[in-house]
Amino acid sequence: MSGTEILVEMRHIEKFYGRVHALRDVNLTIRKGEIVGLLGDNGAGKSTLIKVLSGAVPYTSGQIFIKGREVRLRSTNDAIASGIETIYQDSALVPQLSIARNLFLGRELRTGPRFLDRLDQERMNAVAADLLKRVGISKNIPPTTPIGSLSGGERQAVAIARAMYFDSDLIVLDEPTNNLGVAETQGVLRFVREARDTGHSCIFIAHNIHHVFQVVDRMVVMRRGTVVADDLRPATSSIQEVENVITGEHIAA
Ligand SMILES: Nc1ncnc2c1ncn2[C@@H]1O[C@H](COP(=O)(O)OP(=O)(O)OP(=O)(O)O)[C@@H](O)[C@H]1O
Repeated sequence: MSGTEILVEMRHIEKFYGRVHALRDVNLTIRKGEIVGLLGDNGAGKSTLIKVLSGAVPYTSGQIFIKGREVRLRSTNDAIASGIETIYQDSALVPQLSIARNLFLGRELRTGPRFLDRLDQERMNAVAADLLKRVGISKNIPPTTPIGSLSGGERQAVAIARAMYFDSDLIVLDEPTNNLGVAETQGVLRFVREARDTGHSCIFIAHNIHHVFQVVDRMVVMRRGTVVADDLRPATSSIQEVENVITGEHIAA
């Protein structure tokens, strides 16, 4: 369940790409253990917003607070150090490397004395096997399997498992169900719930509003660079109502 403790707070965020005003006075709060769906038409500013939050794109002005402390996110490493892990559509995994190596990419476990150390392949494989079991894709898939032979949904699962293992507070997903089949989509939505149930917060962009409704606690809608609604909930709003907010038809009505 979503608590009341505030994890991330973005205040008055502005972003210009040259003369394009992509984010206009964006305010967004994400609580601990909350799944937030980010919705909006093409060009509304969703990708820019999550890129700002993941340190991939610099913001022009505004403030970001994490657990009450102001942070300046200048790179994805800054964001990771602040507990924000982003999973992009391509999952940023290396197809030739095994599941285990991908899980520990850039943060490999090592063994042996300093200077003579080597990768602790055995321990990485054991941790990976355990994580695969936890996210439910362990069936006949050993941790030594190259990522390249997994399906799109399974790759998303590995990326989410990585964020869970490194205990990121916030998992940012860029269209996690894009290009996935029905069963795979259900799998990814299950991982998102599992991440939430183990205390992580998630924010994700999804174009398919039906997927969003199945999993989110709250929906935030952007239009032309601004947040136009930030407290729509599947329990109290219909899909039609949310669609009207996305297109702006609720204003005309
Ligand atoms: N690198 C860039 N340089 C210049 N303008 C950009 C850049 N990236 C995005 N924009 C512009 O910023 C605005 C917001 O784009 P953004 O990609 O954040 O929207 P979006 O809601 O994610 O859209 P989509 O659903 O189509 O991905 C758009 O007008 C877009 O053309």
